[in-house]
Amino acid sequence: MAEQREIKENNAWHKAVILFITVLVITAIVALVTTAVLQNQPLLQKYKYGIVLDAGSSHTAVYIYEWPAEKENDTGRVQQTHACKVKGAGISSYSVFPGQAGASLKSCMKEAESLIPLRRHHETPLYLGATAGMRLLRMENQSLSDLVLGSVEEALRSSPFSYQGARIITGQEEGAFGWVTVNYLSDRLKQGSGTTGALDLGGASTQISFVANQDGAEESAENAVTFRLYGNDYFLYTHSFLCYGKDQVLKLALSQQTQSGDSSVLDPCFHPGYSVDRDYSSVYSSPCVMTGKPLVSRDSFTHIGTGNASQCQEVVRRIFNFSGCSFSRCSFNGVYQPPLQGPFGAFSAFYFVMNFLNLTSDSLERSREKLALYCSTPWTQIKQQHPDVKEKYLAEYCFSGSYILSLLTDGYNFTSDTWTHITFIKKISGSDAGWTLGYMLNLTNMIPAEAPETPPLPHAGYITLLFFISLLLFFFLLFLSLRSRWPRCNSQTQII
Ligand SMILES: O=c1[nH]cnc2c1ncn2[C@@H]1O[C@H](COP(=O)(O)OP(=O)(O)O)[C@@H](O)[C@H]1O
Ligand SMILES: [Ca+2]
Repeated sequence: MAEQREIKENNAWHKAVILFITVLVITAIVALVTTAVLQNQPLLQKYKYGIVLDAGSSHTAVYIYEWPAEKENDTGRVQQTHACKVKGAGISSYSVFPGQAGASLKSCMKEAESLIPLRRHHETPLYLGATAGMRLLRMENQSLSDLVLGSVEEALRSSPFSYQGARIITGQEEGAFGWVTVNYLSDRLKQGSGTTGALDLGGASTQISFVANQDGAEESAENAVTFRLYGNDYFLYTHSFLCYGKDQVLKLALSQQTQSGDSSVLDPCFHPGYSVDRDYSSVYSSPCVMTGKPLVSRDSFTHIGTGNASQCQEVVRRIFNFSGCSFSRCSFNGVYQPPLQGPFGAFSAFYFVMNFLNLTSDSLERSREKLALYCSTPWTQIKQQHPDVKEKYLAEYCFSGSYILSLLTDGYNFTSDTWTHITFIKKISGSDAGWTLGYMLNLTNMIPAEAPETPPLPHAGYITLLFFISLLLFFFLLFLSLRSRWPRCNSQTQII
């Protein structure tokens, strides 16, 4: 009897110990998991926001970016969550009624207010950068350009966000920040691996930027930009060609073709059957067009398409000046350009046009053939095939495609071999390729000069480790509870 009581007491004691250890271990697991999860990733993800307005020559777009709070310095974490296209033309077109430029931004700014949580409004930086359209307006009339900027500034100041300024960015900034965006989004900066060059085609200017040999900086300092990002030095070649955006280039081409003063112009860069009356002022009012309107009493000419790709190539080539290079090598118009290096991402109108023409993955030769066929297609047929495409865009794709091929080959010196190094892109990991993201990252100091300290394990690593530790503890407990039964069975057998 005494023996049985002793066994019972032993069992009770055993159970109490097991229960105590179980509670202890479960509490430890819960505490461990909670701490790890909370430290590595807040359970309730808190985001911060930034807004950049891209006031381009053809239109303005409002980009909203977000990133997890307290993780600003981690590459590849800032991403675009929304883009709002402002209705109407670019802000430079408001030079007649400058006061209305600011009002045009209102609906997109209201959209931003509804998308960004209220408590973040006051701390959300808001920038506006204007590009080539405003550069041209400033060249024509500085006071009008100031009035337009003043109007957008007033509208943005009245928003609940943290307004950081509206300015005309330089062509160099536009090129360099486009390069930062592309390389940031493709995670190339933090990896310190090879970088991608950036090709941006707008309506009024075009930019080329790529990492080049440092010697180039001595040849042409105005084309050199240096960055120290995540502990790596980058020597960037960048150039922005004002007036070489596709809309201004069309004006240049038309000015050359209308010089004779004939009432109609036969244009090989437009489809056969295309015929439109155009005012001379639509061509000659731009500061990019240096020649004056032909001396005729008429105000307009008839623009007639003939759809001939090889003749179109000649028309387009005449826009470039290939003589007078005072450097070791030039692209065109006497602008220094070092040898092309590495892969390139071509975005904005490069993408819109090449994507429409279905030329994003063809060889240079095949692209020329396909474009020639497209240009020779009658205008009525083109309109029938694309009833939903804006007629202005549709009419100009043959011209724009021819210009792009000429700019990349005759202008920048891409060859049949290096053509394959170009990727036509719109977005990278959900964010638009363009200068805006790089601009914001730079102004908010979100890319540190030195590489940030990396934790010994990534978040996923901690979770995996915890999972295995928990699994181990679970089996340990299971083993203990099973073991607690074995001796009881044994002792009972012994008694019997
Ligand atoms: O869907 C499209 N198809 C063809 N061209 C487009 C499309 N969307 C925008 N574009 C063109 O892309 C260009 C964008 O230029 P942007 O307004 O950024 O000028 P900028 O960079 O020279 O200041 C304009 O020529 C515009 O017409
Ligand atoms: Ca642009």
